Amino acid sequence: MLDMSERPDVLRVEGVSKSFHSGVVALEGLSLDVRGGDFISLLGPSGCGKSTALRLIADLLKPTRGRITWAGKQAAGDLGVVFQEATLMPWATVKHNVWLPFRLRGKTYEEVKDEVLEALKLVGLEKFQDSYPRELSGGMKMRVSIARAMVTRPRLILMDEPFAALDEITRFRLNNDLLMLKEKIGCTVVFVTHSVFESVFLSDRIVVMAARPGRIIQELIVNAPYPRDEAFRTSAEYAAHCREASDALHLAMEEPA
Ligand SMILES: Nc1ncnc2c1ncn2[C@@H]1O[C@H](COP(=O)(O)OP(=O)(O)OP(=O)(O)O)[C@@H](O)[C@H]1O
Repeated sequence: MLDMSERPDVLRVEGVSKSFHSGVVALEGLSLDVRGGDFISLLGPSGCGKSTALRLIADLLKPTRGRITWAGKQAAGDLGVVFQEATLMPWATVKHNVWLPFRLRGKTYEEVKDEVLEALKLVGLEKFQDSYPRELSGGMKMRVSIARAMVTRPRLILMDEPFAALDEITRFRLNNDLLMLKEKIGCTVVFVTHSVFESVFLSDRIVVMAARPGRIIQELIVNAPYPRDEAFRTSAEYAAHCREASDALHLAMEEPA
């Protein structure tokens, strides 16, 4: 595995705090370097500011203090976002949903058809390109949402508990497929989850957060090589990392308010 210090920076979060008008301090002093090829999970109890951190990185919120800087010049399409809900347009076909990020940049469907179909192929849905979201299962809708987030080949993909609403088997399958996709397109991911198991399976870095105020309390490295598969999921190494992450999460939940 590549030494993390050798990977190029994608984004730097420096001393970021976020308070809301309600007086809630959602995040305090968050610092994080995201490097090319990272799969980082933000793991923590409810209310520790995981979603707020993603929304700040996505520039949907402004920090109260601190700053977030992209390495190099940021271009349209550098960022892809996947939310817990697939948030598809119900009136549009699968392929037209995936076209959306290009459409917002003024590209016609014909201009980017190849990229759209390639993205659908990567998530295994090329046969459903003319279907409507209502015709798809929850897992398939999430695949469309992932295809839409990666169709522009962004430098960074943010995922906010994308599989939390899915049944366990579908979730495992999508975890496997997400790692396969990452290997194929070499993307960088920041992923929010409550699940120790999911964070260990997917990530090479797990950032454990505590609440009130939201902050990082520990960073764990999962140095198992990719690709990871069912053999990894049942290995002693996986179990040991899960124990370590679970201990860190318990500590996060015991931190005094
Ligand atoms: N727009 C807002 N206005 C006021 N308070 C907010 C807002 N958004 C989030 N908060 C508060 O900030 C804190 C962090 O919320 P956030 O949603 O980031 O946590 P989280 O770790 O993602 O939680 P969960 O795992 O439950 O989704 C919470 O106390 C929440 O109530």
